[in-house]
Amino acid sequence: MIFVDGLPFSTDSSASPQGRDTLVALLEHPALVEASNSFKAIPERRFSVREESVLDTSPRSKWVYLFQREYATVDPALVDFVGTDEATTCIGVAIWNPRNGMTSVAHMDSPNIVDTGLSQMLSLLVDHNTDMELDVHLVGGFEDVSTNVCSRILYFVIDFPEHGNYNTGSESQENLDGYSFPLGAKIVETLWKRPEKFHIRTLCILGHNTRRDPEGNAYPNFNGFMIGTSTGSITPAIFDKTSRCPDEVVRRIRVSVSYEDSSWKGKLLETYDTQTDHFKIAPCCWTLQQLHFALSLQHYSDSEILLMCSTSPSAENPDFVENMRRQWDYLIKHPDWRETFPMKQPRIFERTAEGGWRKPQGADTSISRSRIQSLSAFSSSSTHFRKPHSSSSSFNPISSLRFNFTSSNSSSSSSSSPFTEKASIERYQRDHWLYKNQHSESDQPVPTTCCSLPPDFDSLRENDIALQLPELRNLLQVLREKRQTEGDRGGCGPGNVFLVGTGPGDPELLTMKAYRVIQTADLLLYDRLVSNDVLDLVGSGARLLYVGKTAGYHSRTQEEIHELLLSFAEAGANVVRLKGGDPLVFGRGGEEMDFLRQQGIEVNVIPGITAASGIAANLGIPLTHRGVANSVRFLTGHSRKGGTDPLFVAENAADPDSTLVVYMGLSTLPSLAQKLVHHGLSPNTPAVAVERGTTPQQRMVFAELKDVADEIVSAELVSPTLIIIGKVVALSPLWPYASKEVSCLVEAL
Ligand SMILES: O=C(O)CCc1c2[nH]c(c1CC(=O)O)Cc1[nH]c(c(CC(=O)O)c1CCC(=O)O)Cc1[nH]c(c(CC(=O)O)c1CCC(=O)O)Cc1[nH]c(c(CCC(=O)O)c1CC(=O)O)C2
Ligand SMILES: C[S@@+](CC[C@H](N)C(=O)[O-])C[C@H]1O[C@@H](n2cnc3c(N)ncnc32)[C@H](O)[C@@H]1O
Repeated sequence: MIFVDGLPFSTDSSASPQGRDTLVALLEHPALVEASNSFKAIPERRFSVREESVLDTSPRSKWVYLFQREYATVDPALVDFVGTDEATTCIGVAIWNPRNGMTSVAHMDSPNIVDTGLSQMLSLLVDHNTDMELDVHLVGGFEDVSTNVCSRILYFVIDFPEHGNYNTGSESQENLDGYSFPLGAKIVETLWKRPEKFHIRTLCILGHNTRRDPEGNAYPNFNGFMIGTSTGSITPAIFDKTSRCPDEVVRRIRVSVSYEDSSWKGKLLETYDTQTDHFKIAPCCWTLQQLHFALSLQHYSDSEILLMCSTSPSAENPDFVENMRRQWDYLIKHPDWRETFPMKQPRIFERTAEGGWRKPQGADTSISRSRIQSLSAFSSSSTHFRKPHSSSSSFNPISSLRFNFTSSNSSSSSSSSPFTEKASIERYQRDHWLYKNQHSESDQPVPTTCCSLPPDFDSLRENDIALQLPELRNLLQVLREKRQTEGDRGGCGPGNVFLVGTGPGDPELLTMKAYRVIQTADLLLYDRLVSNDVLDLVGSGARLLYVGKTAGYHSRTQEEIHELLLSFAEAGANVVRLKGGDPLVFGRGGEEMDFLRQQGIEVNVIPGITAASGIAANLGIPLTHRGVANSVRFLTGHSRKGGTDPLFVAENAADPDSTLVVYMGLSTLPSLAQKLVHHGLSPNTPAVAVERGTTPQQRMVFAELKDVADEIVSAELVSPTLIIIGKVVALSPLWPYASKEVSCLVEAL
């Protein structure tokens, strides 16, 4: 329900008017015209933490600043005012509860987020009392129709050839209206339909917030405001870098990437915790596509960036381009979002007495120095061992000990990965051929931020594939044409496929055969667990295509990998399929071999050192040892969908004279360990979990079987991790405690 000037508002058009009619009528309402004029007469306040500290002798005010798409509901006991700016085509919405001063502000940038966004704002404001009267202010969203040239760029929709043509979509109704009008209409329509009583106090949008130069170009009068929580009054405002509350660059990036993250669909971004007055920036993920944009857009001039990335280039703040560049720099330096949001946790900041923000004490999730031992003297590819100093020579129940081969004491999830992870700078640079022609049809990159409405991809996987498809088609075409010409001259058969194991990471563990094939290939399809160091050996003319998998995210399905291998082999290419470890150990190598042979393609398999062998050698663990372990068993922690539960094998595997090596076992280890103990394996059986084995980033945790799952969690080991369970583990010179039982066995031999 909408109220203006103390009275319920209605339009003449119908009992239930459309948002557009309501908005037009509201804009003409004399009380709101007057309110807009009064708002415009207030001098704009510039916010800066520096200014505050120098000029203000009164107690320091506390505020919350919001970026595009963010919202916050604040308690007047904790916060004096809330504000936003940079709302050119966006609209800043403030709702104030006069009974208790609770205030919510959002920076809305699309009609799609209005419905849920208003519910988010009201959830902490109205206390289930829908009869409540609330003050509403809308500021921003100038008459932007004159910016249609830029709108055309923004509405550029990538439609890959199989779905139709590249389409600029510029003639849509939204474009004719600009951005602000449909957004404003949606906001008033939603307010109208909701049961609460909304008193519109300020409506400084569209014509009321627009001035024109003699040529008729439109500019906003204001793009920011702040609302005081004690009075509910608003003031035009502009905020500088020092005053935008914590984590500016990450929050700006989050806005851009949220468009492609389905978890944010229809919602405002969670930013602030009302109860604790902490900034609590909910996590987001960025993809190779964002990195790609950053790397390509950074080379454009400032004026090109302004044109391409803004919906209203003539209306932006002077630091618009600088802000874009700061985001791109950050993405290029931190291509993996997990460094910014370890364990996908929010970033939390608390206020300091000086008006700044800091991470709460004790919030650092990295492991404390005392609990991780750094063994920098120990080279990852070496087989030279040093016995760690033992605190006691007598037999002790084993607790646990972790080793970190890197010099840093932080968890490896925040250090760069040695593998070809889904979105790494190494991967991007390597696969650049795939992405460089992405915009060849228009030569215009897709803008990603600031009031923009970028293309809406259904999932990261589709996103990745969409980026790859055009170039893959081109390459296939080139190969086919080449083959046709050669065929005309006497003909040649299909190409070969080499199924190559690259070992667990250390490039020195490659076989000579693998090394030779890698250096001479035309096209290489590589998995995630192929290390960057191995890929550095690939010949400069070769094309690389990532087809990796991680738990829950398969960049290509197995069937797609089969089809790719087949298509390129049929086109005459020598295709190399690179896999981590050995291709025939939990590598689906057998399936790929089978499929290709059935299609008449020859497959050469080049074995690799499997993770168990590479890692055991590195740690000095004999996988079998006379009198200690007379067999070794490789287990998977996961079975394929619909397969038998791998943990059923625990009954047979609980053999004290056998060594168990668990692949893909991180998430299911707690259950496996319990089952092994249940079936008779001693809870004190030595075990080790090794993350990123044989690479410079290797870390490991030694513990007894009963403790190893907990130790893995507190060390924050990430995939890939290999787990070795069995008495042989205690034979490692790195085993932290002398175990009499094992020593006796070895001596007796
Ligand atoms: O059917 C499925 O793939 C889903 C079940 C599933 C598996 N692992 C999983 C999951 C959960 C998930 O991916 O979300 C879970 C999974 N998939 C993967 C890993 C490895 C990791 O992230 O460290 C993990 C384990 C994560 C953890 O340690 O908890 C990735 C994976 N699975 C697999 C491969 C090898 C490949 O596909 O070429 C690869 C690596 C590919 C690469 O380097 O990019 C294959 C795989 N997935 C699986 C198995 C066991 C099959 C069996 O014996 O029944 C096997 C081995 C095989 O088929 O020969 C099953
Ligand atoms: C799908 S399997 C692939 C195994 C591979 N074909 C081999 O022979 O080593 C993936 C699992 O291998 C193990 N793994 C592979 N490389 C590893 C490494 N460098 N460090 C630790 N574990 C590794 C992990 O258990 C990971 O979850």
